[in-house]
Amino acid sequence: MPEDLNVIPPGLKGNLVHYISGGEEGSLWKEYTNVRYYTNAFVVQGQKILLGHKKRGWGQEKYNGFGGKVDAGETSLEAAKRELKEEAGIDAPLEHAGILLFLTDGVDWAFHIDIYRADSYSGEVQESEEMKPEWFSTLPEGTDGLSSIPYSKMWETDECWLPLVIANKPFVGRADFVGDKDKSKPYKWWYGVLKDEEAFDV
Ligand SMILES: CNc1ncnc2c1ncn2[C@@H]1O[C@H](COP(=O)(O)OP(=O)(O)OP(=O)(O)O)[C@@H](O)[C@H]1O
Repeated sequence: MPEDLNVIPPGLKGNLVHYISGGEEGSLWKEYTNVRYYTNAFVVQGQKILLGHKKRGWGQEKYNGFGGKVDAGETSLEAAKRELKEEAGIDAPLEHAGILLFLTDGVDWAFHIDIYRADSYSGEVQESEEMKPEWFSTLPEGTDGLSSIPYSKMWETDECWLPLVIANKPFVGRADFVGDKDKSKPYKWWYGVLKDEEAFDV
């Protein structure tokens, strides 16, 4: 059956090549009125990826990229570079890799998360108050003594889009969660690969 490329969820736009979706049949996307902007940055070097183990706050105990809120007066790219420096101690030539829209119970806004990646960095990777950085292998079986990406300790559905970041394929996606805070679970998700970076337009 041909894919229906008009099914892009509310809040996203793009020049789709294909998509994957899942969740409870018949469930609806959450309504939202406000959007808050966040960043999330990944350094990928050969077959290694740098993740951080979050020590406090939202997503505590999960592994993730480095990022946080975009402050007033800064661009999303500036915020991404600032957060990478604050949380992992490094500078990197970050490039926009995708957009994740994330909705959850208990807040009345949508998280718009600009995802960034870089193939190189400068400085020394350092633990911060917020994150403990750790290298993982991008291969399922691990490499050079490194474990594979710990998807079971990350936000559910990250495994739908992190491989796209690693493969340098531009994407947009949305995941709607239900339940309280760190116990929340995704009930509906959708991730689409785009033809080109120009297509980002939310
Ligand atoms: C499916 N859901 C999700 N999947 C993957 N990543 C997610 C996410 N939902 C939030 N994130 C990331 O979690 C960080 C929170 O940032 P958070 O620590 O609250 O921000 P910030 O550092 O500005 O906070 P404080 O300085 O402590 O106030 C930020 O990188 C954001 O992109």
